[in-house]
Amino acid sequence: MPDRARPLVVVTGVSGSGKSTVGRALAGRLGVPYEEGDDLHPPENIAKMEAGAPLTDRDREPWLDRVAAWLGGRLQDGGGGVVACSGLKRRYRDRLAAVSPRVFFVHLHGPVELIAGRMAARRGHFMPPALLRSQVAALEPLAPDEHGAAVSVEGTPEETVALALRAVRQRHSPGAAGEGRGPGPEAPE
Ligand SMILES: Nc1ncnc2c1ncn2[C@@H]1O[C@H](COP(=O)(O)OP(=O)(O)OP(=O)(O)O)[C@@H](O)[C@H]1O
Ligand SMILES: O=C(O)[C@H](O)[C@@H](O)[C@H](O)[C@H](O)CO
Repeated sequence: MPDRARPLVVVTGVSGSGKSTVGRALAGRLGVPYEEGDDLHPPENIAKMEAGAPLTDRDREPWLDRVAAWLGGRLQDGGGGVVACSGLKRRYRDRLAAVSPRVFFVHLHGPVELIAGRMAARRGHFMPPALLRSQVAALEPLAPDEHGAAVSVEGTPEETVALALRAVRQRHSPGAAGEGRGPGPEAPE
C-alpha cells in the first residue's frame, strides 16, 4: 500500500468492549503503529476512574486533544496508525474527525452483559466494572454520516479483528472514496 493510503483508524467503544485487544491486533495486521488511548489520559483522569467516578466532558478535553495530536502526527509522517479511544460522544469523534477526512472509526459494540462479564474477568486494569453503566449511558452510537463502521465483539477476538480489518480495507481504500460513510453491514470473514 502506498503511504498515502495507509489507514488512520480510531477504535471506539465503551470500556471493556475490546478496543485495546482489537486495536493492537488490527495495527499489526495493517502494519501501522498502535497507540493506547488510555496512556494519553492525564494522571488525574486515571485516578478519578480508578476511584469509581466517571469522567466529565471537561475531564476528557485534554485527553481528546492528545489523541487528536497523535493522529495529526501520524498524518504528518505520511503513515497510518491505529489508536484506541472510547470516543463515546459524537462531539468527541467530530473533534478527532476534524484532524483529517482519512480518520476512520471502528466502533466496537456488543450486549452490555457480555462486556460486563469480560470486564469482570479482566485482571490488572484500572477501570472498575461498575463504571460500565456510565459509559453506556454516555455512548452516542456511530451515526450514518460518520466515516466509520460498527463491528460486533460477540465472536472471538480473532473474528472481531477480521471484521474490523475487512471494514477498514473495504471502506478506507482510495477507490472507495465517498463509500466510506456510515456504520455499514458486517459479517465474519
Ligand atoms: N471479541 C473480542 N474482542 C475484543 N476483546 C475480547 C473479545 N472477546 C473477549 N475479549 C476480552 O475482553 C476484554 C476487554 O478487552 P479490552 O481490555 O481490549 O477492552 P477495552 O475496550 O480496551 O477496555 P478499556 O477501555 O477499559 O481499556 C479483554 O480481556 C479481551 O481479551
Ligand atoms: O471516556 C472515558 O470515559 C474514558 O476514556 C474511558 O472510556 C477509558 O479511557 C477507558 O475506556 C477505560 O479503560
